[in-house]
Amino acid sequence: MEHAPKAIDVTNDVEMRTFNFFTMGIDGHPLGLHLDMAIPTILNNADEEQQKDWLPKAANREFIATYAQTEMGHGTNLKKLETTATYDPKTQEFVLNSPTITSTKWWPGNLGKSSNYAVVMAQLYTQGKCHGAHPFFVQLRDLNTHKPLKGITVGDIGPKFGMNTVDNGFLQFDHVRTPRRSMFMKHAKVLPDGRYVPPVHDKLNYSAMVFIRAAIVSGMAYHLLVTSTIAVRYSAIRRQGEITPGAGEVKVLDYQTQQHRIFPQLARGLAFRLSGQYIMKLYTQTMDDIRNGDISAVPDLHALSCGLKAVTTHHAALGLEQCRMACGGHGYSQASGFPLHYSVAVGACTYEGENMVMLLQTARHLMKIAKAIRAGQSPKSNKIVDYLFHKGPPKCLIDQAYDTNYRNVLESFEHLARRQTLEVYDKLVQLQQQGRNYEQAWNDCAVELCKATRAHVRTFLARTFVEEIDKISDLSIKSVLQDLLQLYLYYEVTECATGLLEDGFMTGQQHKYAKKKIYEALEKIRPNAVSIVDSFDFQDRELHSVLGRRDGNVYENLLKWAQSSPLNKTDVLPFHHKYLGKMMEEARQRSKI
Ligand SMILES: CCCCCCCCCCCCCCCCCCCCCCCC(=O)SCCNC(=O)CCNC(=O)[C@H](O)C(C)(C)COP(=O)(O)OP(=O)(O)OC[C@H]1O[C@@H](n2cnc3c(N)ncnc32)[C@H](O)[C@@H]1OP(=O)(O)O
Ligand SMILES: Cc1cc2nc3c(=O)[nH]c(=O)nc-3n(C[C@H](O)[C@H](O)[C@H](O)COP(=O)(O)OP(=O)(O)OC[C@H]3O[C@@H](n4cnc5c(N)ncnc54)[C@H](O)[C@@H]3O)c2cc1C
Repeated sequence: MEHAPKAIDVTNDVEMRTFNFFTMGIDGHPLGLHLDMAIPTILNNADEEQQKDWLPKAANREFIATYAQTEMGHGTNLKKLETTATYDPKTQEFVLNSPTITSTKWWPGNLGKSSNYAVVMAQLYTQGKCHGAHPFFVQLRDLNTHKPLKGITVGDIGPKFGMNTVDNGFLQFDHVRTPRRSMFMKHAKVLPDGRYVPPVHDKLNYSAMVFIRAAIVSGMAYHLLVTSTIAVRYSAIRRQGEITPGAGEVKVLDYQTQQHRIFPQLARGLAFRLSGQYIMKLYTQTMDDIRNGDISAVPDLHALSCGLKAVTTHHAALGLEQCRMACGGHGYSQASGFPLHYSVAVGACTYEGENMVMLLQTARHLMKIAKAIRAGQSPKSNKIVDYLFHKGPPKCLIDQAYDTNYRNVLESFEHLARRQTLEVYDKLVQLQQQGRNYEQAWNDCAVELCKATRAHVRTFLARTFVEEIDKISDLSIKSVLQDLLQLYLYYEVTECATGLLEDGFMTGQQHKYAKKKIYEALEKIRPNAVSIVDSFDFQDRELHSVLGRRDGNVYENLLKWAQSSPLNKTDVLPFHHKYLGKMMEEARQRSKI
């Protein structure tokens, strides 16, 4: 195939623009989905002619588009989306329709009031046959009046757990006609006479989701590093209690429990950023390969992006909560910034593929590998999964005198992932031999399948962290980052200790050794903690936090922040005399009787 024109390389640009998504308007802005999903969809699913027409206008913001896939009744199971796009060869148009209440598009960001276009995922019907969900580029509102077009009902879905500056919306189509060429035609096509031309891979239309899943990994790094910055800075000024009686109150950051709560989030933030860069490169490379007709990396990209998305969002949600709790009462104030950061970050556990479903997608990939291993096949030189084919050491070696580049720790993670993967595969086979069908057996193994994915993703995150730190040449930076790497690795050992101890691979003594290495790392990180978070150079405006101010003037600014509350505009609020004052007066009168 002739070398396809290289699309505008917007990945870095888009990654940084999505970064702005987090920094400019932390809980989102009207162009969020336009930048993060509509443009990637045009880039990867529009044919050349469509790109020539849509991409410059999209990049120039001549319209705002969202990505309208999820419906009130279905978000995960795309096969059951109900919105239909039925081809009419007489007029060479598709007729978009929302046949049921549950087919109402529901959740798309910026759909409610901002967008005037949408990428709409609909079940494609032509010549009486359904060909599954396909993307269509549909105008929703008049470009001048911004009023919904004929047959379109659209609005905001109302207040949410967070991200309330994003107008997530609902959308219904009442037999809305759209030109044939509004169907994205890079992969699948419908010819003027209605004939359907299938894509080379039936999931290429899902590439925008893959992009966001890949981007979310760095997004979670961002959230963890932001909230660790707030927690470290506040803990470095907050004095509470004494360690040595009479020696004066200490900075709470000097408590080992405080370090054990915050520093692992810092370490995970770095680990996620490094893997986030890896997966984004893999995404970009895979999209380029697809443009050149090579779809071989699509399954690997899907499996890794699903697993990383599920694991990093879950750990980020837990980590942000740890940072909040580490800041006591002021951590519970909106002034801390934690409610805002947390409510935005945890949405990612759900959107772009609910985490359980994503873990199971990666598990599908792992089961294929397990089958190949059990069939005696050799690895296919794929660095992400080859370790599963290898036989590692029979026993854990993490407490050996020298562990060059943490090889022994990595082999422990590999051992657990290998054992978990093969054991659940064997159980799947056994259940089917006992008469269960594949789907039932799969469901009966689902929890263990998710554990296999988590163990596999942990191995990937750890190996990437080790490899990237090893590349650093500046020894002063390297030594600080190695302290965080040490903390990360041994913290992860303790996090998966059950699995390592379960088969006797690791001993209780080695578990104690891992804990010792954690406490050692905490001590080494403590003196550099503030400099580490300062080095991220987050602006106060993006931290949205009085506690995390770079100047450390928390208390004065906390009072100023409180005094600026509308409630404090007057000393006595109208409601007092109307309700409380009246109530107390009446009570006093009654007590005189
Ligand atoms: C120092 C300081 C630095 C700080 C860091 C700096 C950071 C800088 C960058 C920051 C960037 C941050 C940006 C973050 C982004 C934020 C944007 C947020 C905006 C909100 C967006 C939310 C939008 C949405 O939610 S869109 C809707 C999302 N919906 C979903 O995800 C639906 C989930 N369901 C599915 O995907 C499918 O239904 C699935 C996969 C569950 C099942 O697929 P299917 O229905 O086809 O059935 P199966 O039979 O299971 O699959 C068949 C087969 O296909 C394979 N497959 C499935 N999907 C894919 C795919 N996408 N690609 C490839 N292959 C796929 C699957 O593996 C099966 O294959 P088998 O071989 O049969 O196993
Ligand atoms: C903040 C936010 C922004 C969003 N933005 C967009 C957007 O811009 N565009 C868009 O199209 N959508 C968007 N969504 C929708 C989002 O993609 C869906 O909510 C998500 O895909 C989950 O689908 P669902 O809500 O229907 O949950 P369901 O799929 O109904 O899942 C509900 C529960 O059932 C479990 N479950 C479902 N299926 C399985 C299974 N096969 N195996 C095991 N467990 C299962 C899930 O794990 C989950 O716990 C957004 C959602 C949020 C929260």
